[in-house]
Amino acid sequence: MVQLVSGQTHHFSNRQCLELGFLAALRSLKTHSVIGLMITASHNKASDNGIKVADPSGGMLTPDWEPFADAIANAATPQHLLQLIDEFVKKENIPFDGVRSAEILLGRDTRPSGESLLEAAKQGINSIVDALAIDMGILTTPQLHWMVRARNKGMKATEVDYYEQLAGSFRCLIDLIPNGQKILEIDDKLVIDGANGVGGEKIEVLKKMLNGLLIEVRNSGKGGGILNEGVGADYVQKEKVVPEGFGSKDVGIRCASLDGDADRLVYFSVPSSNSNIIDLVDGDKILSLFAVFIKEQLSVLRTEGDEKIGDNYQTRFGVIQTAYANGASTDYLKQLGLEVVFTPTGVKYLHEQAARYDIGIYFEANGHGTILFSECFLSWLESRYNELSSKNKELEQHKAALRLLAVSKLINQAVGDALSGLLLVEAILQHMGWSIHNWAELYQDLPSRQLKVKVVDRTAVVTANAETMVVRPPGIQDAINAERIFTCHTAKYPQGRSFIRPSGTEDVIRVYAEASTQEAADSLASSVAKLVDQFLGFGSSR
Ligand SMILES: CC(=O)N[C@H]1[C@@H](OP(=O)(O)O)O[C@H](CO)[C@@H](O)[C@@H]1O
Ligand SMILES: [Mg+2]
Repeated sequence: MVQLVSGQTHHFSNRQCLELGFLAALRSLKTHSVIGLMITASHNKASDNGIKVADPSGGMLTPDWEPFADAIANAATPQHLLQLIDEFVKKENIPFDGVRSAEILLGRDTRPSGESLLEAAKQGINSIVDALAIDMGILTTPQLHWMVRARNKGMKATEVDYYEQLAGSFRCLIDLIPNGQKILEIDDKLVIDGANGVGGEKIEVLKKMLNGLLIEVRNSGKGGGILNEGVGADYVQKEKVVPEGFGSKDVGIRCASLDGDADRLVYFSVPSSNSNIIDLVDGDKILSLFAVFIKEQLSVLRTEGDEKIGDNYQTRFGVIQTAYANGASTDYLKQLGLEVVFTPTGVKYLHEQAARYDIGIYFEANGHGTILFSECFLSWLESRYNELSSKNKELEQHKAALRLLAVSKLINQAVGDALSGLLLVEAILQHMGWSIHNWAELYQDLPSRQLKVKVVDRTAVVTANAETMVVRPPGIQDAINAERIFTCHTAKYPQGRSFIRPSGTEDVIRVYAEASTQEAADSLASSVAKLVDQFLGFGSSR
């Protein structure tokens, strides 16, 4: 099956790209908007490839069109393909009136296969209607999504516009720092692992437009390193060890890793020169940092200054996580008084949920996430800001409103974006006067372990409650509970939590466990993995 939306297909053919070119052109005609096609396989091997479709909002392709995408990408013959397209055009009432033409922005990451796949997609676009395929060249995935959104909003939408918006709003946040607070570390340098992908070279461009940030990029892809091999956000988050190019020289320094198409971001520090183990600052902690900062600005905005200004807007503020979020992060966010909602794994679910709030922050533990602001809240904020500007620009409320407006421009409103996320992290650390260690100490992660189990048929596992429990096959959830909770009436794994789910991107069942010690988390994970094997493995009889 082809999974377009999450871009996880690992071996995409030119023919499939051509077909997705058709799809993008049809989607553009149907929505009367610009659509994006991004050739990338994200954090996967350099030899893999895939394609992501950006809808008019800059978000991912609407789920309604996924079955059509799957069907055409798997069409057996050209006749079958034409028949599928013909039926779909009729069903969706797609206009071929000659009045409007389709417009598709194309981008690709640095993979060797990207150029020919992009050409194939172009052919697909050009052959279906009088359509315009615009090749934007090598981009990060979030840059392409940002451009699609900006184009459809009638805003400036070139790559330079993207950098200018990020650099401008970053500068605004830095200029608003109270009493010029600075990070308390001896060395202010940030070292970035570019995963030997597109992110490194783009950061080099962005870096030139920034003041007050000392950045060194490693694994930029120029030094002959292989994309995502022993480097990048996925490797660092899963293995919790230093990536290639990092080591004892970096002890105590603030480091960050991007993934191969720069839509994931994690931070880390190297605690000791004697070991390659890192202190990981993952997506949950990025979410927590953003939440603390935004909560602070919202509460300043609500306090009354000398003068009572503006109406009282009830801001709906929520944070969205998945079952993979560390339990300690969820406890911390709840203690802050925030509304925490869980969705199944996959950013499309998190994004959809976050869009229900005035300010919705979502992050997967792996570092993919962003902050969404509702149009309604932003227009209230603009008018509040204008009102405060006309009274007294020195009021703290005025600054808080300006900070929130700057965040909404800095952070990518289309999809998770490592570059914009990184600038927001840096601005907030400077605002707080925090080092990476202060940030890491917001809460202590519970030790965790992830395992994969090969089974006969992973679709046999059906989950509920945002994947926290298994409803099929019968009996397995009871077995997991029995393992997790009690042995002879004593808690076997203090703070133990474990769940299983079928991966959407690999042919495995994933097992997650956390507990108060690493030994307990490891032991719980391996016991649950054994249960998975008993119930669903190749020797299973159930
Ligand atoms: C445990 C984990 O990291 N799962 C990842 C992975 O999905 P799986 O369905 O678990 O294979 O890839 C997805 C797409 O990148 C990402 O959204 C998700 O968080
Ligand atoms: Mg990615």
